Amino acid sequence: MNTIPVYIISGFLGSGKTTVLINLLQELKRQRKTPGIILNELGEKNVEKHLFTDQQVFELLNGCICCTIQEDLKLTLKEFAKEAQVKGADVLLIEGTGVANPLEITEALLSPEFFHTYELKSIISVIDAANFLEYQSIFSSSKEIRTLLKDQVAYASSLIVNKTDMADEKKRKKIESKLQSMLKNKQGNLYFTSYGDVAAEALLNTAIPIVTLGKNEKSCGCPPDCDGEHVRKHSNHGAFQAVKIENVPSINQQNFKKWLQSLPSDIIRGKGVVRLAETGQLYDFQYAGKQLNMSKLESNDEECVIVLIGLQGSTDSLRQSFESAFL
Ligand SMILES: Nc1nc2c(ncn2[C@@H]2O[C@H](COP(=O)(O)OP(=O)(O)OP(=O)(O)O)[C@@H](O)[C@H]2O)c(=O)[nH]1
Repeated sequence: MNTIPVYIISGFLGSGKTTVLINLLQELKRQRKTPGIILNELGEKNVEKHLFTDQQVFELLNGCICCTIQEDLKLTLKEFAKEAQVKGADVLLIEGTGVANPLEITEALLSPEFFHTYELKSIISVIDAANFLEYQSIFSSSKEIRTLLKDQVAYASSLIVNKTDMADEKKRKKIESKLQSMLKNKQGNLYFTSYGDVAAEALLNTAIPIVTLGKNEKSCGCPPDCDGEHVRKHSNHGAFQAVKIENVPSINQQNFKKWLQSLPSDIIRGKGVVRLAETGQLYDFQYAGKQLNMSKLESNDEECVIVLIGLQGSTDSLRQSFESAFL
């Protein structure tokens, strides 16, 4: 059996990973490929399923690939390999949560049991140009999050600096020099984009070697006998939490926007499905970098649900705040 090429799409919360993923899918379809996707969400429900209607989607919910559900990722990879034989899927895209460390996804893929099944082609990391520098200072006191932000850049084979429509020339230059100093793979490509509009063909075809580790090293840089526990303990995001609000009543768009923008600044991301009181219709909403985007859904029978992602602790009062604003 031929190995299945795998692309990992990494990047912080709301940077544009799904947007890039959708562009890649279009290109793969144009190339008459049959892609499969593994989507990982922090919450217990994937509120973006409607974005992928005709793909084989495997979901990993309620945790981040790189720690709590690493074993589940391995099971999913096995399942995907079986399905791929039946349905002919010939490429796999893995989108981690915004707080996933790409190194640890890589580690699962490179484990001996998958050596003959998968071929890791590339780690594509997406950077949010509008907020990247701000996140460095918002999270400057958290070593875990600084490490996460650094690793998402450092191990990329392609780096997409997205949301350039929201960053002026001066900011872009600043980001570029910061990124150059962080990149371990100096041959990696750097793209500046808006809405992930990068030449997907180049992204898929450019055979950039991913940063390879020494033969006797684990991805954490330790000798082979390391069990990686210290990475799981401190490399990421115990600090992040997803809060789900269910049974959301019909909502007025302006009030909803005001409420989202009034939330503490460490609530980095919101997404879900709401019904607007103005039209009675269902909308997908995406809240990232203090911006709210809504798009009408075809279907009219999705469950209305809001998922908010932010630092632990700051999320405790969210339901209460929601209730006093809308119930
Ligand atoms: N202004 C602007 N908005 C963008 C751009 N790219 C994506 N967005 C919007 O930003 C929001 C988040 O984009 P996603 O692609 O869902 O981001 P993500 O990285 O998958 O987010 P997570 O689910 O948190 O991991 C959506 O509303 C997008 O439409 C861009 O280049 N410019």
